[in-house]
Amino acid sequence: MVADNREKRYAQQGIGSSYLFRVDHDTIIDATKCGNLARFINHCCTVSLDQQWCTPEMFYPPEAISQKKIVIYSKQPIAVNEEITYDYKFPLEENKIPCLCGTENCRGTLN
Ligand SMILES: C[S@@+](CC[C@H](N)C(=O)[O-])C[C@H]1O[C@@H](n2cnc3c(N)ncnc32)[C@H](O)[C@@H]1O
Repeated sequence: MVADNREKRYAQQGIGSSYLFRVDHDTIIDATKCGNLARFINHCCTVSLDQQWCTPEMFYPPEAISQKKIVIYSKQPIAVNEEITYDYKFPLEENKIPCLCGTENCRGTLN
């Protein structure tokens, strides 16, 4: 799979963070080298944001649609300088990534 190969290549290049966002079974958006500020949102086991997968048909005319989009919205008002987070919902894997969210309900790992 293209995303698996890219993930390995990025790791070899020393890019320790993952900016690969799964949209659905067939689609992963790669924000490693470009994207907006949302790519810097960290994971937290107790979330302040929710994510919803939207089809572009909801926002754009047919001629402007070339790819699926990720929409992240807040469940509550966001204060100035407040860190926003969401639950990455990474699949369970053997190689665990320790979670540093520090919340009471922390699951201990991202995956
Ligand atoms: C989309 S990036 C988030 C932005 C990243 N922290 C940065 O500084 O560019 C996702 C990566 O951030 C790190 N990360 C995000 N949330 C984390 C958490 N709760 N605990 C540990 N690492 C986290 C992991 O390396 C993860 O692969």
